[in-house]
Amino acid sequence: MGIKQEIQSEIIQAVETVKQINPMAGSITNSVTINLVANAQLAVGGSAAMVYLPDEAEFLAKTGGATYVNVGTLLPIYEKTLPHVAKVLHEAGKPWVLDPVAVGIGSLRTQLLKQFKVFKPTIIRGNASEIIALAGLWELDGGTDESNVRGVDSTDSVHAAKKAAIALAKWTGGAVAVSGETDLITDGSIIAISYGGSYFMEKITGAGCSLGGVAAVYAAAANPFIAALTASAVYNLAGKRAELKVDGPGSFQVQFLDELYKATAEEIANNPFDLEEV
Ligand SMILES: Nc1ncnc2c1ncn2[C@@H]1O[C@H](COP(=O)(O)OP(=O)(O)OP(=O)(O)O)[C@@H](O)[C@H]1O
Ligand SMILES: Cc1ncsc1CCO
Ligand SMILES: [Mg+2]
Repeated sequence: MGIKQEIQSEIIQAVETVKQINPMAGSITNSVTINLVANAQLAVGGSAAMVYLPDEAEFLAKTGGATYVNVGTLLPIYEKTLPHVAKVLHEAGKPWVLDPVAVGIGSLRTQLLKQFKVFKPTIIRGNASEIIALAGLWELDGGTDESNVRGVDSTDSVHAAKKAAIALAKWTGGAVAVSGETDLITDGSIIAISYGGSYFMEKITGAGCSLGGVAAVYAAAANPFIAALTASAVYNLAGKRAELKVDGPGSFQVQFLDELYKATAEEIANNPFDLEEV
């Protein structure tokens, strides 16, 4: 079997395992997109639970299959919850996904994202500007201090974040997923470029956040690279299919959840992707 076929069979296994075991992937996430994150996790076969408090996050981290951490809308309690849960996850060897939303804005966000470096998130998922800025904050290759982050949306191309993504993956020993018109997923030694999706994904909020939540669901059942690639593949497939059936962002979000739910393991594995050695 070639490397591509091997990866496709691991994607099939990840999708089927999730549907069988219904893994809990708890989230500490932002208040804008929290509902879409939970619904997307359920649509692919996972379980969702959203919490804010340190002891509740610790409980989910220890008992769940994986955890999703998103710094989108910080509140004072996150100063306690987030470093605590990251440490618990790291020490327990449990998979977790970090979404460094709007890295560079505000002192608490910067301080928290700096602290995560030593806790090595299993998957880092962000848009290109966020991945470049996080590599900068962690003083890794491909990062920059003069970040182009202006808010939650990307101003950089996915290709421009390649070096930063590789450096972050090498540092964590996990995977990094950069989202955009095409998605780049790497474990630091191999790169996958996943195709599909829809321009409507930029017209709803939370396509990226929910992609991170779904990556956490798959991380409960597969290695970080396969989990991140499977999540991108199902998003690209469902986005492409939903776009054909709708005429605006509101109906797109609804149809997108239906397509996430309907996609089969084989269809997800067959969604187009290319591979490159680093
Ligand atoms: N122009 C596009 N064409 C096709 N797919 C897209 C496009 N833009 C984004 N996507 C897809 O949308 C999903 C989310 O990526 P995006 O880069 O928009 O995340 P994000 O900026 O972090 O989103 P958010 O912060 O709103 O959650 C990914 O699956 C990505 O492939
Ligand atoms: C719009 C927005 N603002 C803070 S978090 C968030 C969701 C997309 O990242
Ligand atoms: Mg985002």
